Amino acid sequence: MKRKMNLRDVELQGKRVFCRVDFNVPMSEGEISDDTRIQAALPTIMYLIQNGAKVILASHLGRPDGKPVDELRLDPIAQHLSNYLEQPVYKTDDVYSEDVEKAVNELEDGDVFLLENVRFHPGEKKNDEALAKQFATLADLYVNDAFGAAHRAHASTEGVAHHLPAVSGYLLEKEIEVLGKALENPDRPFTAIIGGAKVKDKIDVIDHLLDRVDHLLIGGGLSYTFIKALGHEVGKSLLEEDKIDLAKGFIDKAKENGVSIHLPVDVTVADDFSRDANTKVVPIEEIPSDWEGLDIGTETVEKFSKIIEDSKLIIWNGPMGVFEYEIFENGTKSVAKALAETEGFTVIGGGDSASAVEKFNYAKEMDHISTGGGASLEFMEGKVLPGVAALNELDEEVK
Ligand SMILES: Nc1ncnc2c1ncn2[C@@H]1O[C@H](COP(=O)(O)OP(=O)(O)O)[C@@H](O)[C@H]1O
Ligand SMILES: O=C(OP(=O)(O)O)[C@H](O)COP(=O)(O)O
Repeated sequence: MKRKMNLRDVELQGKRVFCRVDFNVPMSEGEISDDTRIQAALPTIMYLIQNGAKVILASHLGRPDGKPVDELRLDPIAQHLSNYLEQPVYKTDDVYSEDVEKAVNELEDGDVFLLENVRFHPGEKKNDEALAKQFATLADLYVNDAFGAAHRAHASTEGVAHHLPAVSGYLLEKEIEVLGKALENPDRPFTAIIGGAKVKDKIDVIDHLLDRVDHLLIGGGLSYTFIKALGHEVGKSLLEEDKIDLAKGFIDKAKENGVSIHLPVDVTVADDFSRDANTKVVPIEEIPSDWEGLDIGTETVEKFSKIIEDSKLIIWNGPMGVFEYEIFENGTKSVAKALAETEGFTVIGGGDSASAVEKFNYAKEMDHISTGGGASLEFMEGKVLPGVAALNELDEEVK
């Protein structure tokens, strides 16, 4: 089998390197609230600096929809990175422009430059060929270390790789190695826990997981579409009306495949989406029409924890509730605790799940914390990630 080329396969001294990283970090009032993804990119960035490359970093932050949004500028990230690297991180306010070209041409070996949020440019998400070529003119080599965005075929994650020699960074390489090993021949029982709020992104993934896992635990905002599919009312909870039939189909498919789908049996509902809302735990059959479900309930926690304890391989993507607010953190915190205590191999995927594990001080107990939520799920489905597929292969056969 051929392998993807990595940083160690290429000459870096004096080269201009366009390095795509995933600095899509959680922000709160202009401050970085969790810098895991920045720290995870440091080995590659430092290796590039130490080997005399001129480093041009590119990342997205949030979903700005092809135009500049001041709150999503990367200036706080440049500052934060600069503190880690103990050297300046130069930055302009453009994704690509003559000024960017000029600034890049003035870089010395070992300098670091950060482009503006690439999603400010309408061509980024469209994987626009012209933008990909413009990115390529800035550099001699492309390094992809943005595992969290490797499932996106965008100009900076995929398109540019067709116009430059393209290799993986350390983070991308490590993620693929660890996740690949876990899935090649999964230890059983194999359990997947899915939650969070990106219902549209995650609901399709369930289909594929149903072909692989023994247990599927569903919590968080995602679960209400399933609860509705069972015929219960969900009040003001997050709901994807047009996915209800799909959810019904999944419940049937699970039965056919012998997979146990476990939905919440009770949920914490609130009369308001706020830190000081009134809350109560109710069975899923009794969600009041003007309340919304914002965490799994205590009985569900017990049920989920037992399954986690008995599993040999567990993957977790998406919090069980709005864990950012103390009154809705119990489900996520308890699932994190169960994962920390199980003897099974634990893989955490996703920005928010990873930051929850960090917040509740269980990070050290996990076997692998992936920096990609959607990316790790798609990888685990067996899908080819466009950001990985576009990288060059080494011309030698490896065992
Ligand atoms: N019941 C719920 N209703 C609304 N939002 C929820 C609910 N449960 C979890 N969330 C929110 O989901 C967000 C994380 O979702 P998502 O981005 O899909 O996860 P990840 O980043 O781990 O992939 C968190 O900010 C959390 O507050
Ligand atoms: O945060 C990310 O995805 P994740 O929440 O699935 O981990 C990545 O940076 C990709 O972002 P996107 O889902 O806006 O393309």
